[in-house]
Amino acid sequence: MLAGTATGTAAERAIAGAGLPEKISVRNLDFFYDGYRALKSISLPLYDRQVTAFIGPSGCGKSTLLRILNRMYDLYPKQVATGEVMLDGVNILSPKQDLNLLRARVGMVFQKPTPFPMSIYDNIAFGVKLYEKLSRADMDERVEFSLRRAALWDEVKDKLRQNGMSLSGGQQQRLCIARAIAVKPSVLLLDEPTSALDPISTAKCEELIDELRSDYCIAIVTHNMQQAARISNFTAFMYLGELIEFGNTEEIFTNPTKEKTSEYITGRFG
Ligand SMILES: Nc1ncnc2c1ncn2[C@@H]1O[C@H](COP(=O)(O)OP(=O)(O)OP(=O)(O)O)[C@@H](O)[C@H]1O
Repeated sequence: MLAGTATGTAAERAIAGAGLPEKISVRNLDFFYDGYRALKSISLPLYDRQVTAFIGPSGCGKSTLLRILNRMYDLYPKQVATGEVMLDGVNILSPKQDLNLLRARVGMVFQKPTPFPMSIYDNIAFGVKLYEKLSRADMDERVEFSLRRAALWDEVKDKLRQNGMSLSGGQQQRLCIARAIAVKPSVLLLDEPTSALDPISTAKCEELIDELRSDYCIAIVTHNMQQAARISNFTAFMYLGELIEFGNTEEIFTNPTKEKTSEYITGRFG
């Protein structure tokens, strides 16, 4: 079953934000690349067990925002975030934040599938070993759990010792999702996860995201507006580093309140 049909239409899925638990609350967030202000006073919620899509033209700051949510930018000098990003009520921008712990709680999957050059089994076990000391049997169980959750188990259960790089692009991307899931995160960040995939792999990946929404807070950057409409409950439209409009996906796509959003979703620019 494809994402659009798995849980009904976006309208049926849509839930008014009020009352939903906020997993992440972004407040007055600014971001600077060596002095260049790439994000301007962004405030928005990411609700638990919902999919939020970030859309907007190239360079508007979607990936920058996503990468702040697990402090990926910390790897680079001269990149600075100000404001607050509250995860379960704690500001993850605080210098006291343990980054390894944060990245276990907030998993990330990139545009290009990035399996490690090791076996399918070890691709999953590698990350788990950084955080937990599991017995062989428990690790086997975790590997199976993660691969099942990523809808890949049936395709790889007989070749777990085969190199992860030998899988197809779509399978590699699901392996990366399994790898993220294996360390038991509560948030999944997906940066254009299907843009390098063929239509069938894309449909499988969308179906997977649809299934994962029941357990995780998911944020996805996508250039594909049909995809945003198909799989997200909430949509954030960004333009030139600003959040122009945030709301229920159905409303953003059928009845946006801002002229700029309307122009973008109807393809008048971008
Ligand atoms: N490493 C960097 N150094 C300096 N500026 C950067 C860097 N990465 C991104 N930027 C700038 O920050 C702004 C936002 O970029 P970002 O990659 O977040 O946009 P995006 O909306 O994800 O774009 P795309 O859809 O093309 O991936 C752009 O003006 C970009 O040029």
